[in-house]
Amino acid sequence: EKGSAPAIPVDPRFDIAYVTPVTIGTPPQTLYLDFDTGSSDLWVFSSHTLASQVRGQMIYSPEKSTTAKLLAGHTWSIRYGDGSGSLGNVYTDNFTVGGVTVTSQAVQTAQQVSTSFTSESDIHGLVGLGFSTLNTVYPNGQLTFFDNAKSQLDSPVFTADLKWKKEGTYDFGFIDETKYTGEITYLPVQTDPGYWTFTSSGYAVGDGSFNQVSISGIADTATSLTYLPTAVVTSYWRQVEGAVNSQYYGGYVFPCSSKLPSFTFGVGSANITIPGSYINYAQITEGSPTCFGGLQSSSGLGINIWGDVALKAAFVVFNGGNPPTIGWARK
Ligand SMILES: O=C([C@@H]1CCCNC1)N1CCCCC1
Repeated sequence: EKGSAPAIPVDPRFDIAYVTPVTIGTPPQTLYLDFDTGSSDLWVFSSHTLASQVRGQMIYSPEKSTTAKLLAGHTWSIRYGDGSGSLGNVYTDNFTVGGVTVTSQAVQTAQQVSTSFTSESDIHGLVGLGFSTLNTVYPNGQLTFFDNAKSQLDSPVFTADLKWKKEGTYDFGFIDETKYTGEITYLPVQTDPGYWTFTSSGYAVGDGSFNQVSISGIADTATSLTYLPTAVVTSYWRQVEGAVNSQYYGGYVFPCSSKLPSFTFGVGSANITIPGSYINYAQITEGSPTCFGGLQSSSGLGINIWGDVALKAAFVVFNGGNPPTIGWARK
């Protein structure tokens, strides 16, 4: 089997996140979910979510699905690195993405969600595509959609072709050669503790020389920006007149009129170039002449994160084979 589904930017002004339509249950209920390679819970807004915490999201109602089964005695609770979170109970039901169906997928129904989820009406939940070891369901951890689907896929892979301010795709079970140029460079993945962790071979700012330095980090499709070591990030923003690291705004801001340099990162002996335009993330407030950078320091996180600002510059293969690897290609 193989499948393909759109990755739709949540906001046409800036790529804060991408959502993908899925159907759950019988008859099928459609929700738009944020596919997240940085976590491993599949959770949805539901008929169980506190009414005060639902604001326009589509919901999954297990009581309206003839194939839904409560996973008795199981609960979940997740806290994301940005402080957001959700919790609830668990059903199994049919779950379909781009024509690939997993029967009896663990669908975690939210009873509570934090304010940042309530305020994002276009995101109806998350589909964790990290390693199942990260799943928070208690007392028995559940498998991700990808882990459940893997055996029925033509090839045990999924790919991300995210785009700048445009609709991209997630493909399951195959590699679409029309989506990239040149070769795919595969790197080893450290699967402990459960992220798609790989090591980049270095970086260059604009047309500058390449700095060979190992940068270990995770590929996270549900993190908007890219967070790298302070030394890397300061060398980038040093090239932008008027850029400052603002305590007030919590990161590098710069004059929106700036022409930003590109940022190139190494993947083995190859490399990926992020156009400067992708690093001009957004105005700090509507109409402001000050913009927020898409490349920020990871020093507060304790981990480097290659988020959407980097991923959308590449075609990325998440290979769930044995051993797992991650593939990068220019496009
Ligand atoms: O919570 C997250 C991210 C948040 C954004 C969505 N993806 C998961 N983690 C990844 C980085 C390390 C800490 C955990």
